[in-house]
Amino acid sequence: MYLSTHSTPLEASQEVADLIIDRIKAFGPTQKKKFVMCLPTGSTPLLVYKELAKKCREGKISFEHVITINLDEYVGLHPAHPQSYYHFMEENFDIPPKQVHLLPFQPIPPHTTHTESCAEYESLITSLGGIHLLFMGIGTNGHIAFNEPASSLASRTRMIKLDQDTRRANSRFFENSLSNVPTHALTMGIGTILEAQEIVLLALGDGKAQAVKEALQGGVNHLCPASALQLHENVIIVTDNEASKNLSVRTKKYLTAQCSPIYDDQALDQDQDQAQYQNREPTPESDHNKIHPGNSLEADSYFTNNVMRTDEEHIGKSEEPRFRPNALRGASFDLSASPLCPRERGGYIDKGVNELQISHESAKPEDTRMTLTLKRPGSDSNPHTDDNAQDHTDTDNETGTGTGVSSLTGDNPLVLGNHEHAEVSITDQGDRDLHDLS
Ligand SMILES: O=P(O)(O)OC[C@H]1O[C@](O)(CO)[C@@H](O)[C@@H]1O
Repeated sequence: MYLSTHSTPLEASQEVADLIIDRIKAFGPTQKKKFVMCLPTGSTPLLVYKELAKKCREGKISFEHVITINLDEYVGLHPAHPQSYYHFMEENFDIPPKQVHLLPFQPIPPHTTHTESCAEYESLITSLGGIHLLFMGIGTNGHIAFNEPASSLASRTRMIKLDQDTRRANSRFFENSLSNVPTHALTMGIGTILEAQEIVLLALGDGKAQAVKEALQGGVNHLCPASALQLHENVIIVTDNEASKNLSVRTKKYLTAQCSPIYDDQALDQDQDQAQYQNREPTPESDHNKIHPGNSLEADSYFTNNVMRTDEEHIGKSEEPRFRPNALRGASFDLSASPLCPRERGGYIDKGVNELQISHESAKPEDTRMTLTLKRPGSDSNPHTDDNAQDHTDTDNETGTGTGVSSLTGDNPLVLGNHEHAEVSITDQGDRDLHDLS
């Protein structure tokens, strides 16, 4: 499982859209070899679908040989109903109807029961050769598709009674009237979902923060169906900051640092960025598995004159003239050689360019205090220290025995916003620079 957090819903959605495009292109679908993609409805995927439509208009992607399968459908809601998922797909995903597959709102003859329709949906997935990429959202109660809490983690496509929480949450689509929300739905099962080759889950907004926490930080538990994703080996969770705000620094650290094969290319990109900045040859491609976030991207690379630079100029040129949100995330730095901080083993950059959260492991000398200072553009002579400086300091006591992970930024990460240039320095109480190894 890999976690990717972004400052805004738009950035998060763009990452998902880029990922979908990337996977379709890498697969190279043809008339004979279709790419099978599973899609969600609801409010979460809307920006992704807009972005995909835009890229399609620009000719950057084609869905000609893509087959879509939907995760779920309300029982009894006619396709012409504006809230039926059939209608939703027609409105939001521009692809010929013959390439789109949905669960039927009522059994289609010769079937007479929903159970038969669901069995046929399972057969359809099998006959298509399985799902290559499954994109989905998460319910406020942790549901995935319409697998409500207490669904079997091995469940298959079936009819389900909707949880009151879900019906209440979705009543916003039904003129805020709970009685208008269908009571039942057909949903792909959790077992079915877990058979997809790759899964990307998008969570946006603070309404999803608790569900995201339970799914990623708690154990696998049928009361949080999304936690079943921990059992899948190829999952990316993409969130905005609001949706990931309840995750501990430790959870974020491990989930963003994990060496995931699907991110090897990104790691390679990061190395190339870094190499450009360091004016050295990139690591040979054969070694790229060794370059993964949290392991070998050392922050020294980003420090010049004791200042960590986050502007594009210093990170390296990207194809598009914009920040690369992932450029710094996952980098680790080693302070072990510092005479001022001999027991400090290292730190970790937990966020992307627009938001930095730096955590460190192990104990530090008692007189050491680490401070994050944010300098804004044009303020070099008078650096802006964050008003809540106390929130951005860490004392030795905070780590207790020194085996845990703590964050320089406390619970509130330092938000750099959209500044074009930001600098972060780490100093001790006497303003000596902890990163000065000389
Ligand atoms: O994106 P929303 O509208 O918050 O809904 C959450 C989830 O619940 C569903 O509507 C139920 O399937 C999903 O489509 C969606 O991912």
